[in-house]
Amino acid sequence: MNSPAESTAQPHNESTDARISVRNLWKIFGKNAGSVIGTDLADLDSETVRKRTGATVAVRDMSFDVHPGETFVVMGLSGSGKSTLVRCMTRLIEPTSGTMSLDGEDIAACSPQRLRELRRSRMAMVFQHFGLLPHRRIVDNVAYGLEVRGVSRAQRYERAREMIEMVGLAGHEDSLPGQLSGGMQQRVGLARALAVDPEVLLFDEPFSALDPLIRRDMQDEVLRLQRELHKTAVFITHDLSEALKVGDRIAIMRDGELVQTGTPEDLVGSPADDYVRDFVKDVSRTAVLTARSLARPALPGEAEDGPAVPAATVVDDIVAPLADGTAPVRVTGAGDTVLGYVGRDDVLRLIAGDRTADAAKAAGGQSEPRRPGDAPGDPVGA
Ligand SMILES: Nc1ncnc2c1ncn2[C@@H]1O[C@H](COP(=O)(O)OP(=O)(O)OP(=O)(O)O)[C@@H](O)[C@H]1O
Repeated sequence: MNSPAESTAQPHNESTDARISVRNLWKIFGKNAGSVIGTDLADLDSETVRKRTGATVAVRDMSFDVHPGETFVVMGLSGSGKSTLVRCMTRLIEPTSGTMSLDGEDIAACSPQRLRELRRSRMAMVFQHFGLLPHRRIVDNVAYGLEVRGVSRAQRYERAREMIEMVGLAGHEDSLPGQLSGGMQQRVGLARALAVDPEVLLFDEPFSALDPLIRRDMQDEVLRLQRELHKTAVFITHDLSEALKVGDRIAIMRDGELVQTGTPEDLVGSPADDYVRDFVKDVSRTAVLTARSLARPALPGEAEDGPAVPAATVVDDIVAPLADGTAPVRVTGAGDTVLGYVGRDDVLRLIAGDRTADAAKAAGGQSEPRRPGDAPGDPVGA
């Protein structure tokens, strides 16, 4: 069994600043599920376990934290266990073993009644298939979660109308779901989830069924809402560009296991293994890597008065200031402290690295072995 590479170091004890903590979570489907954990079978790959026992290991010993206000993406190919994971987190599927807690409260140990309360008020899900009530108006659909919670009619309709406006559907309150497009129905799904003001939003491939342009709009909508509302979100997708766009951190799953957890920049700049490297190979690194990752000390005799750029600026966006002069840009952090410098050569070296990899790919070979300066954090020009 591989141990997950964690670009962001995470201890496996309960983290105090985590909104969600998952520890050693397993889900094994099938009659012989109980015969795997704690035995030698647990160390075998899922296919061998299935052949020997008939049981399917869908989630294997996963541990991670999600921090307040963070959008945590879980990404992997079909069948890697993403949906099972997110359903275990709300106990729509009972995990085989492990713990998951919400603000320190152990969800695995909750009574059925407490679980219902949590699902109604603290966690809301947005699914691929919108799950709207077809004969109820949009405003009724959005108010539904509040109705179940016993909120008064006037209050729940006021809140529902606010949420409908927030997701850009004002004027459609009295429509039926079937009268709206897929993208609009998914906006209703978002409004319905937000109406109960949950601490945690769980998105299970919410935009997979939408056309690419509508999908992009919806991703923008999630980003906008996250900027305004700062919800903690777990977002499942099998689409890397979606993961890179909406995720503060991304966990990559393979065969039920966590392979790497990190920021988009961690994954693109330092993939943990060939599986992750293969996922990110077509991503333009200059669109994801930031000035921070290229920053290095000033070189002897180098001008130190170039334009300042914030550390989070992507490399694509420092090309113009570099082109305007010869001095390297100054990479600044909190309080305008200078974290380091990035010059034209550093950017060219990054672009050249991408080109070399592309050429090797086109020739059907492997890319060049990694050299210092190819990866974020490596000293450049040293
Ligand atoms: N109810 C079930 N009974 C038996 N096996 C299941 C069940 N649900 C899922 N599995 C198996 O568990 C594994 C993980 O499935 P899961 O649906 O979680 O993957 P996924 O990454 O969400 O895939 P997709 O993107 O296709 O939805 C697969 O091998 C699947 O066949």
